[in-house]
Amino acid sequence: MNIAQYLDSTYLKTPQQSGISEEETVQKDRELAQEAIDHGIFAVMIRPDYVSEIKKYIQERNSNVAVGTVIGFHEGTYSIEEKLTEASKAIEDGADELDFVINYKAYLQGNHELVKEEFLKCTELGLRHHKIVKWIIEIAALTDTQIADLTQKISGWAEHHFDEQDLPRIFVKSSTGFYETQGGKPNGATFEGIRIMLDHAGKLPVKAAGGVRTPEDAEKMIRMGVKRIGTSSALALMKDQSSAEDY
Ligand SMILES: O=C[C@H](O)COP(=O)(O)O
Repeated sequence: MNIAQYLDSTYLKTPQQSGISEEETVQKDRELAQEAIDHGIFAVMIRPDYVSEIKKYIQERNSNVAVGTVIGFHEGTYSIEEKLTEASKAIEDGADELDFVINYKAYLQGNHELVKEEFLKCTELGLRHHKIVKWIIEIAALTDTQIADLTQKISGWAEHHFDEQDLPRIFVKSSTGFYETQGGKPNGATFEGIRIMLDHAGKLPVKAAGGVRTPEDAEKMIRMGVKRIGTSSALALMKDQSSAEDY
């Protein structure tokens, strides 16, 4: 199985979170991009501040590795206007894919109208610019029932408001990888959570992100039906994948 083609190779820590400088962060992103070019990885997923630099790096090497970035990261509580502004800047800078953190706190408070409005406005912006749009629902913050409900709501809004041909460009994504859980509970993509998302996403593709650590787990996720995997350990997921062409 060619796992590389499913991967968003991710580096999303701020310089403050990693304890390194801006320039060192850009350098890490360049290395991530080079690794993606060298190994046929589908996309790199980086913070918005570095999109223009990394897009340029990839273009100069005549590669078609996609550049994705995160919007409203990582708590999702930015206002709709802030998300639209951040996304517009990322589009101007050359981002191919926009991974929005949905306002899951508003969802949990029952403010579903706000969540619907941000979904519709931000998705419309992305589709209008021919981008891939993904919605992170942060499954570690939700019960199984809420994962099912929010996934189904997103799928319903998408099917009702956007063209059928655009639906494959609107993903539902599990996790930021940054949510703080208690008692060792996983904060990323679990098989159970992904199963629920797949069962409720309708025509929308699902991206598993966070905590996918082995080639076996990645392969299992793909066989379950996920269309993309977000990982900060891309090379580890491709271990023993040297015969990738045989997929
Ligand atoms: O895709 C998003 C995540 O930040 C990746 O999480 P990870 O570090 O657990 O692989």
